[in-house]
Amino acid sequence: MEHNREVEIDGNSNPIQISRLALDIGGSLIKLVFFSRNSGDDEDPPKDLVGVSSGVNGRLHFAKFETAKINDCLQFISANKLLLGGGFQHQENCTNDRSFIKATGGGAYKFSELFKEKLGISLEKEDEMDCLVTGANFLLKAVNQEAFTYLNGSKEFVQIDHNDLYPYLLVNIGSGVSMIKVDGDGKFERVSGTSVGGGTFWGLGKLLTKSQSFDELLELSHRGDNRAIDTLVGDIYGGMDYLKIGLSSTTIASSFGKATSHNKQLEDYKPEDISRSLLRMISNNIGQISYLNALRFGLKRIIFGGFFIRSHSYTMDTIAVAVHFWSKGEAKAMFLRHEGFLGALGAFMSYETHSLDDLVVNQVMPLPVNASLGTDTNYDPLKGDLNGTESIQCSVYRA
Ligand SMILES: Nc1ncnc2c1ncn2[C@@H]1O[C@H](COP(=O)(O)OP(=O)(O)OP(=O)(O)O)[C@@H](O)[C@H]1O
Ligand SMILES: CC(C)(CO)[C@@H](O)C(=O)NCCC(=O)O
Repeated sequence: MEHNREVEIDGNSNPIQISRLALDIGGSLIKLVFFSRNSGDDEDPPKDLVGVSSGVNGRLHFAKFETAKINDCLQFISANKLLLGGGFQHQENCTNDRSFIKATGGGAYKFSELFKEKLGISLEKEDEMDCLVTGANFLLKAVNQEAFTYLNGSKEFVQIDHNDLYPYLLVNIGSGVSMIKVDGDGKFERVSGTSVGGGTFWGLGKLLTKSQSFDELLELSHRGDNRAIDTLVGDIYGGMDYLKIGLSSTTIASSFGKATSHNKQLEDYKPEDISRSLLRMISNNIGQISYLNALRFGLKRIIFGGFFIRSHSYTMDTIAVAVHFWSKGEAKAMFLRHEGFLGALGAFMSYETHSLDDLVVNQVMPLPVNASLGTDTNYDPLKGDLNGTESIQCSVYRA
């Protein structure tokens, strides 16, 4: 199992101090965020940070598991002693077990008893939408090189002006899709949603292509050609554009339209073409609904999160093109490096409002990983698919 390893920091096997673990237990995936403290290098806070005294340096770690394999997740938590540690204490040997951990997502309700039974821990439930917004705001404000645009195959990081962040539309593409108008910290409204989301792509794709994993299905789409199965405007117009209404001959007129052909069966289509067509159909649809909701509220920025995206270039390109096309260039699609961890980060941050309100997370910088969770040490944020095996350096300050 990919993530089922013991945590090592900086490539050595010294035990690490884990403080704070938070979970987002979704319909498809469980996301974990936890903080490990670097040994012995507390530091003074920066001068411009008022009202805080000492700081704790450490790393935020990210991991994910399929919800269907929740036992792997429970095993990971116990093997890595993630329930030890009681906040950001300064004592060297902090061994007081937590009696609860913060959790969000539907699974925080569904699996509450399982966590109690297997790990002896209660899940303190945090609202999913609240957590998504808190997580997104945190990433946008605190993490360098977090948000980027994607057009014509090239990524461009966006410098976020803290005074000009709101309002924006947050579109979280998980199993289903939530669209949230964000007006500030804790100020938001879920304005729409659609059940045609990541679960639809994976579910239909599995049935139609016999793929055994989401990654396999995504990989298939790289090699596919959707024109084999989609009906294009040109197929209907004898190779011509229909420019009067702004449609070129290569625009998809009807997703999966060619599959209506009487003399073809499922076996006559290549799995890679089906996967590509499906990915395009779902990404396009989400892009279009997002744009319509942005239009409803006059929002110019649409920020996409959720594990459906997986930093996959074709997915991002399709969504960005859809937003650009429908808004005639007025609205911009943005993506996040930690796309899949918004809810888990929000749950993680929610500790502050209860037991740890004297703590401020600050100075978060993306750094290449040092062997944490067996990750790639050559991580390149420009290319990266942050796949739940990364960590970022951060400091936490005590008031
Ligand atoms: N390894 C994977 N296994 C299954 N699905 C994956 C995987 N990687 C990416 N996905 C995609 O990510 C989606 C789940 O995304 P995410 O984890 O953000 O949502 P969730 O929290 O599980 O769902 P919801 O919020 O609707 O309960 C899946 O539906 C699938 O499209
Ligand atoms: C039900 C949730 C919020 C669970 O995460 C998500 O899957 C979702 O937003 N689904 C879309 C439901 C709808 O608005 O039609």
